[in-house]
Amino acid sequence: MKHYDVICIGTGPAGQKGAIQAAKLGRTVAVIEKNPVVGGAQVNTGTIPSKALREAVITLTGADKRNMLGSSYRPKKDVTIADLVGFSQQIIRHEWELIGSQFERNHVDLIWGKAKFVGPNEIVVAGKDGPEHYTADKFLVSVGTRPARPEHIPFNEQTIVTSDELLHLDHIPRTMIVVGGGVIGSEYACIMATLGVRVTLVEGRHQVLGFLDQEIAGAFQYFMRQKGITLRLGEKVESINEVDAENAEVGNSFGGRDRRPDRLVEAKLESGKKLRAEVLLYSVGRQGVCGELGLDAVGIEFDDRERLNVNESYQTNVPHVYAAGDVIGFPALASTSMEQGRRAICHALGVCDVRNYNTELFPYGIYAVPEISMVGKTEEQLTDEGIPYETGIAHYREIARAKLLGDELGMMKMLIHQETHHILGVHIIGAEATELVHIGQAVMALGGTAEFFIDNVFNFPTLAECYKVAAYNGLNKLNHV
Ligand SMILES: Cc1cc2nc3c(=O)[nH]c(=O)nc-3n(C[C@H](O)[C@H](O)[C@H](O)COP(=O)(O)OP(=O)(O)OC[C@H]3O[C@@H](n4cnc5c(N)ncnc54)[C@H](O)[C@@H]3O)c2cc1C
Ligand SMILES: NC(=O)c1ccc[n+]([C@@H]2O[C@H](COP(=O)([O-])OP(=O)(O)OC[C@H]3O[C@@H](n4cnc5c(N)ncnc54)[C@H](O)[C@@H]3O)[C@@H](O)[C@H]2O)c1
Repeated sequence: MKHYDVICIGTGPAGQKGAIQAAKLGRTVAVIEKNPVVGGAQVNTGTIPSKALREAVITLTGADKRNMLGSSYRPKKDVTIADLVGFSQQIIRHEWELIGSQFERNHVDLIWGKAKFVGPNEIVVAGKDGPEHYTADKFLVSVGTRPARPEHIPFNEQTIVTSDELLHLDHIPRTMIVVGGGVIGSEYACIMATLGVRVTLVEGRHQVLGFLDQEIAGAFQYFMRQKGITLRLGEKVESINEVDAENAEVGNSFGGRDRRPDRLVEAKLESGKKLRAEVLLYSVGRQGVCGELGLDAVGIEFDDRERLNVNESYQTNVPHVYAAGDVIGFPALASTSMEQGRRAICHALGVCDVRNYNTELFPYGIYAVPEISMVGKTEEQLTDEGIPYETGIAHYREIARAKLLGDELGMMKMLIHQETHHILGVHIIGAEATELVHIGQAVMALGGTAEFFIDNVFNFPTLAECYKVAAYNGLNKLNHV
């Protein structure tokens, strides 16, 4: 039976970075993967495929250039599912190769098969050549999550799907219902609407992306409606079924002729409304997979959503077994998962000088159309906490670079402490928001004030100019000028 210093279970971002970190510290390390490919949700079903689809849709439809080139601008007339899949597959293959070569270069053993604990320091891996046993001193459980699939929803992989199967549709539907206005539902609703699909989004709360600053969320909902998305807010889906539809030839949004499918999906809402569409995306959260890991053999408990509790060093209640990534819950992002995996392994291997990081400065990046990003507090949080602030606003229409990029609707809002002028939050909706936010994050992490943006020269023309404009705007308000 082979023994390792460290075994990481799962090759998503948490497992990848944990394994490489262990190897960099000179330890023997294996990483186990049950799927036939590496990368987890990050590469195969989540982050990368959805972002690749977004880029392909925006590029092929010319959606980002219409402000400059006219509303009829369309670089490719008939965008097909093959165009979109081809683009995504190219990026995904590149990621597989990259991760594989990183493991190889760092002498990380990649073992294929489903891992299960059979003892505190022993796992069995069910691979294609039968079960193999391995032991290790330390374990990192980085098995991720899967989409929630309640029993009463008749998922069929074709018309009633989760985000995993959406990527395998064999055609672009004309109509789509999205259940859940969280990050997944909002991103895909925007991507599909940009493609010309008529989307209805149903969200149980009265706002999509409830964690956003209200002003940004309001602007986002306005943009979604402008895109033709019907928002059914404060509405819950009661049941979902396939129903017969009348056959008919109908025009599609690209000027071609399509045959309407024989069956449609019908979602009944608690309010009595009935919605019908060709495809329904069910995106109301994700669910852990710990039930399959044999954790009772180690004495580790998991919660009712099959997620693990860990301490601030990512240790479970059994100290030599660590957990990181989506399996430990919030914030469940690729960005945070990779850093958690690395930190868990540093602690496991006694590298205790990894400095604490500021969880309050995690940025959020929503790759909707338009992009949204935030770091720090929202106006609502600051008000609740009694922290006095002023807002500094920059509208993209005042920024030369935004004009060059064809985005005149975006905005940045900077929240500035009324007395100290420290930056308390940055909220952006518009082109490159997910990149731009990191300037604000850096200034906040280093304790900077709004004056930083006034006192330093930025490249011109850049979107970074938003920071200057927002700082002037906020400080002028504070100085009554
Ligand atoms: C549609 C979508 C879009 C997203 N977009 C973003 C984004 O833009 N930005 C962002 O930061 N995050 C995004 N996320 C979230 C991100 O994908 C996850 O947070 C991240 O992948 C979690 O990493 P992980 O390592 O914890 O798990 P995962 O990536 O889920 O990987 C877990 C791996 O463990 C393997 N595994 C499970 N059980 C076993 C077992 N018993 N034996 C062996 N292997 C096992 C799985 O096969 C899988 O490969 C998105 C998610 C989705 C679904
Ligand atoms: N850009 C990114 O960072 C990114 C992108 C996609 C996904 N993710 C991650 O993936 C995870 C899962 O995302 P998600 O969007 O599936 O989950 P979520 O929990 O973020 O959102 C689910 C939404 O569905 C709503 N809902 C629940 N039941 C409902 C019902 N019956 N009818 C109508 N609405 C209902 C909830 O109110 C909630 O707003 C998140 O943790 C997120 O961090 C991140």
